[in-house]
Amino acid sequence: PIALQHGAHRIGRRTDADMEKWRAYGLGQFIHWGLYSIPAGEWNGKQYSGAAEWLKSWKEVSATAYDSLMYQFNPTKFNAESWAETAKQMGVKYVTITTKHHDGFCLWPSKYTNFTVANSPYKKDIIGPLVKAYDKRGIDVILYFSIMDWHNPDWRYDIKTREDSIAFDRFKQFTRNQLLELLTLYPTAKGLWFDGTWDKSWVKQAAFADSLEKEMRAMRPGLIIGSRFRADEYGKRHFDSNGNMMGDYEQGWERKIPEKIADVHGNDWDCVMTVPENQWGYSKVWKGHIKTTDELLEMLAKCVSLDGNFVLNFGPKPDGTLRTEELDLAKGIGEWMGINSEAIYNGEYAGLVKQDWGYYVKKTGTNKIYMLVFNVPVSGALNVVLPSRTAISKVYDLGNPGQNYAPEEIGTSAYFIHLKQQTFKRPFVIVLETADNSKNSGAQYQKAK
Ligand SMILES: COc1ccc([C@@H]2N[C@@H](C)[C@@H](O)[C@H]2O)cc1
Repeated sequence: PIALQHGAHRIGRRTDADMEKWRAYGLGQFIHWGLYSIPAGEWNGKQYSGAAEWLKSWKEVSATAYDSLMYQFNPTKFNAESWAETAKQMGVKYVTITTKHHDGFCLWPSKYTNFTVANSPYKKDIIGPLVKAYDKRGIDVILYFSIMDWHNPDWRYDIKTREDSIAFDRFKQFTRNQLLELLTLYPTAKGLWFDGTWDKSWVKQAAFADSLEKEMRAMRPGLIIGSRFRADEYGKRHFDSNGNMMGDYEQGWERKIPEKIADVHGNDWDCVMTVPENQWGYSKVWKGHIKTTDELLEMLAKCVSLDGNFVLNFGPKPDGTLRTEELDLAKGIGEWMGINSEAIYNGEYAGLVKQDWGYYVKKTGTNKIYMLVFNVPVSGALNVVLPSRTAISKVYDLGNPGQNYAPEEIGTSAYFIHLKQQTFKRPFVIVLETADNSKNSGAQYQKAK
């Protein structure tokens, strides 16, 4: 391995209680809200082709005109309690909220810039009430922060001249000030979700970013910071020059999900996902495919079955209300979670051969394995292959505990679970309680005749 000063400072997963709690979340919510929510992807009557929260980067939009949106920010219907209640009903265990996106507008009254809610008609802090409302419901808060800041005149995409270097040094202090300010104002925040860290200017700041990360962790022991925050001294991001992940979990899964367990390299990770193809902030027009409740539930199941968390994005409207499509999804997911959340919370990779009917999730620290069924075979028989010398001691339908199954043994530690009915309206969960029968307690179920 290469000697690194600013690469990964830990090999393998964090094992402390804060991270174990993060690992167990299963389901999260992302909230993208800011000035971009007002134009919602439209400018001078024309639709921006990109993501609505990137509108300011459109050549048709002057920065001055965009920044004056601050004087229109007045979400009269904003109610942190109702957002948090929607999230509670949905069954999320953590929420990631944009404090400042790339446009530089701060949803908290930062004292390091005027470009904040304090100077909008709304005047009041948005982040504080949200943290309070979510904490009250036992939903942990992670603060999203974009390093790239299109409003700050000291931001640079790269550092080519002495002037760049002087300006960017000011920008680094501004960034440090804002991050320490957020950790001071919102001490219950469990982590920081960094974005806007790909440009050369920041990638060249390995030493600064490393010391800032250390300073934040010292200030807030247990703080959770992902792999996207900093680069190593050779400019490597997410994974350092020795291939070791930097930060506490992998942040590469944005709008994509790993296919197999080998893809996650034993790291913690979460997948952040949009409802439409690619819109994070509120957008008037949702192009392409809009994901359904069942699609999102299958993504959730797949993430948890591969040792990750699934974080669904909400883009609230400028008036502070949530859009109907998102409220409907929150309700649909919440109904399913109301019955099946036992298969999601504290779930981990079960280490079993993946079958076509769906996904296995193992309950951390137990011998309970959940079968999250999305595709019932025409045979009605769910194939289960366990490690040798593992017997099944009990099988039942999580949503209908009275419904037991007697698996048919069709081979060495291989079983068929014959479903009682052919059609299912919703994804469902079957619970397998396994026993290590290496003490040869004798197979519980008859061999196939
Ligand atoms: C260079 O491509 C992107 C794509 C999306 C992003 C941002 N990350 C997501 C979590 C959203 O905040 C999106 O604006 C940034 C850069």
